[in-house]
Amino acid sequence: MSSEHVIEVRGLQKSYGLGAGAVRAVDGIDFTIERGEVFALLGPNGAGKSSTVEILEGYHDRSGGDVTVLGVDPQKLHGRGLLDWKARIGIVLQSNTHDNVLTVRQSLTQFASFYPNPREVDEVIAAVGLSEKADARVNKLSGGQRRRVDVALGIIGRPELLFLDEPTTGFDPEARREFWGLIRGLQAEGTSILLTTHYLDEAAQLANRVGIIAAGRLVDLGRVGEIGGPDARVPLVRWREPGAGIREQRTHQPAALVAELVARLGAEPAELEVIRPSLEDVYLQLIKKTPTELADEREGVAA
Ligand SMILES: Nc1ncnc2c1ncn2[C@@H]1O[C@H](COP(=O)(O)OP(=O)(O)OP(=O)(O)O)[C@@H](O)[C@H]1O
Repeated sequence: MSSEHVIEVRGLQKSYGLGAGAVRAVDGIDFTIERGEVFALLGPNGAGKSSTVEILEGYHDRSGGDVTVLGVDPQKLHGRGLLDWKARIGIVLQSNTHDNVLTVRQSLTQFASFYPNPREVDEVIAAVGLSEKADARVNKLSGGQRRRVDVALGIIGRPELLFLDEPTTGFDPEARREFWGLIRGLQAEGTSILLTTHYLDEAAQLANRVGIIAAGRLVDLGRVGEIGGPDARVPLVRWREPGAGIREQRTHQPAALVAELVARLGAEPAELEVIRPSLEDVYLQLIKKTPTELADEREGVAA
């Protein structure tokens, strides 16, 4: 087992229920996460992301395969060993209930007391952009502000390994960008991060590598710029052809095609675009979904 891997997953399986009605949520997936890496686990609703992550967090037992997290199998931990291991990880769950009557500062101070080497409470409050709300009760905050409290609680213990399950759901665009800055700062300090998100731009911004799962199986795994293989990334040139409407052509040499168009048309091609497929485009090809279906999925998650 390599000490450079904070997470190792081999042949992981998770089924819910028994017999004919059993749901095979995770069906034999393999991946590793290196120390200091941000790894994004992507996939449509019901793909098995949360089931996988919750096994790694020690919340569920698996049905098959091998798992180590910070060098140990979470399923085999108990007592002092379990507490020591938990103190080294930070968790931001998909939905935390916030009938919390404490203030933001009180919640974080209480949480900080559970860890041997916590971060400074006011620094964390500032890092998640809640300084003005530090003395407000958590149950009086907006949805997006409460999500920031979740993130603050996840990082207060100075975790070596941070699990972020759809962390920016409900964030406004500016807050999402601030959050990305926070995550980059944590990575620069050496924190390893497992992120799940339905925002493909977020994964592209933050992750070193991504794993895409669908129906409990790994569809692809690799660096953000390489996922889907070279054929998935062929640029598309689009322009308006006089008398023929919108035309488009995929080519590895977009500059040459544009030069040819300019020469042929004798002018700047109207509405010219050179589009490089984004991680979202590649993801959609891999899991064969339309952008509308993906947008519906995001709304469902945000609801
Ligand atoms: N406690 C449970 N009991 C029965 N089935 C479950 C349970 N939890 C999850 N499942 C099923 O397992 C499959 C995978 O669910 P999971 O929550 O892991 O997906 P996900 O990729 O995290 O989805 P989402 O993007 O919607 O959060 C789904 O078919 C789901 O219905």
